[in-house]
Amino acid sequence: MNSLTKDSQKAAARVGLTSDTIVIHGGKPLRGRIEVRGAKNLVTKAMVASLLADTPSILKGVPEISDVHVVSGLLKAHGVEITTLEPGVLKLDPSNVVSAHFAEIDAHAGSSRIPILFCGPLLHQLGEAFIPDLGGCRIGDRPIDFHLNALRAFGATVDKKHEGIHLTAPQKLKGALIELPFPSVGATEQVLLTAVRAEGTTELKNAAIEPEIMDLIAILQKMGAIISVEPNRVIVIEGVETLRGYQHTAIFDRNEVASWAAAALATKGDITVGGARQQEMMTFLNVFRKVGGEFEVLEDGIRFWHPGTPLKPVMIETDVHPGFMTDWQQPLIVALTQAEGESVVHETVYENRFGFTEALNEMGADIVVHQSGLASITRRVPRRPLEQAAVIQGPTPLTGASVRVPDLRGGFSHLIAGLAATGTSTISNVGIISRGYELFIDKLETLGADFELV
Ligand SMILES: CC(=O)N[C@H]1[C@@H](OP(=O)(O)OP(=O)(O)OC[C@H]2O[C@@H](n3ccc(=O)[nH]c3=O)[C@H](O)[C@@H]2O)O[C@H](CO)[C@@H](O)[C@@H]1O
Ligand SMILES: C=C(OP(=O)(O)O)C(=O)O
Repeated sequence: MNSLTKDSQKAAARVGLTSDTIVIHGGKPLRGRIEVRGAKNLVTKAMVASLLADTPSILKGVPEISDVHVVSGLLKAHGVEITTLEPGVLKLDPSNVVSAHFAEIDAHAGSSRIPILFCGPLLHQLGEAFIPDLGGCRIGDRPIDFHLNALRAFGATVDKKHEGIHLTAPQKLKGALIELPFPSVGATEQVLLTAVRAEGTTELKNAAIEPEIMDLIAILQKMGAIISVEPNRVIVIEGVETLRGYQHTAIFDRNEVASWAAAALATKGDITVGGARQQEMMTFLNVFRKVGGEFEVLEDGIRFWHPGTPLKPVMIETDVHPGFMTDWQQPLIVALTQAEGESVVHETVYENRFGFTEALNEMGADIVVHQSGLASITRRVPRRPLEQAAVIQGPTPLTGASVRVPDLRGGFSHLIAGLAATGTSTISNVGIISRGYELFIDKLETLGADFELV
């Protein structure tokens, strides 16, 4: 709990958020237009990719979020020179990459999971890497066995120490045949960032194919890598000796778009999200429509609104892409508390991702979490041993309460619940939300929310 508070405060400070508690006077629809920029789940990895090159990279669309500050700190600790050319445009120069002191790496690692992705690039550049304890949202065990097994397959030695993990590559890393037990996003990125400069060919089976991964592959190709994405989750990478810097505009943040869309629905509002694109949001848009939300795809964004007619219950199964993303269920569940009937959300990616629903129940929701999942005859995603299910009965009026943000997406759902509820809500630990939502306080203001920071 304490470490979350510390992380939250650090995260808030990194993006200039001066308060860790927000008081919301709810019951007012959110209306207006906001913009999203590059995805947290791509930008941070693109920054790490710059380490693989021998010339500078230029990354555009970089959002003001604390995870970007964490990765900047880590890159700088390794000698990468980072310059902000204009707001949202970073130049990353890896000409003088050095080993960093473990204490310095540990101090920078903060609440992000990205340090693990430094392994491949550092092994190529320096022959060794230190990885501190990983942060990220506490939504289950979040092991790193797939990452370490993949690195071993490339020929790295992995030495687990009390303070973290020490990796070395006594010989040049070699291409490998790797099959992931689950299409993990992070482990797929680990393999990509390592294989591109390994000697020979790597074949990765059961790879994740999220749009952010495709964007990372596009960046690596710009750098000189040879990567083919084949059918059935197979990715083949032919290693090359050297890579050069890239120029790239990051893919938009799908998770942020889905969150504001859910906010429009839950508050009976009307929000246009500039920068959102249809192609990468199709699965979400289908569910949004089934719940009864309206949307219109514009030239430069997507408009989401509540049409004024009752919302409908749905069954959702979270899944890897192209399924319904696990990071989308939390904000949408707030809207489902207002649907007429019983909704079921099966969480199949992480084993502990419904903790945030306790606060919603305190606000008047009727959500029952089944920790071992629920049988259903209409399932599409094969049942996983770690899954849980949430059953949401609606509609239930929400009333203001004092709640504490547990994690990034759960935190955003608390904000939305406070905005949809009648009365006043006090939401603490909001700094953690700045890990993934750029300028969310300013955006709430733009959308006409009634709140103050304490
Ligand atoms: C920074 C970032 O991009 N975070 C995203 C990334 O997280 P992240 O990359 O951490 O998520 P993964 O796809 O790796 O995790 C999926 C599942 O695989 C398991 N697993 C993963 C690695 C491993 O070594 N061993 C193992 O068992 C995890 O515990 C989890 O149950 O993808 C998730 C799934 O889309 C998203 O929710 C996160 O927002
Ligand atoms: C789980 C998430 O992120 P991370 O992997 O950075 O903790 C998320 O973005 O919801």
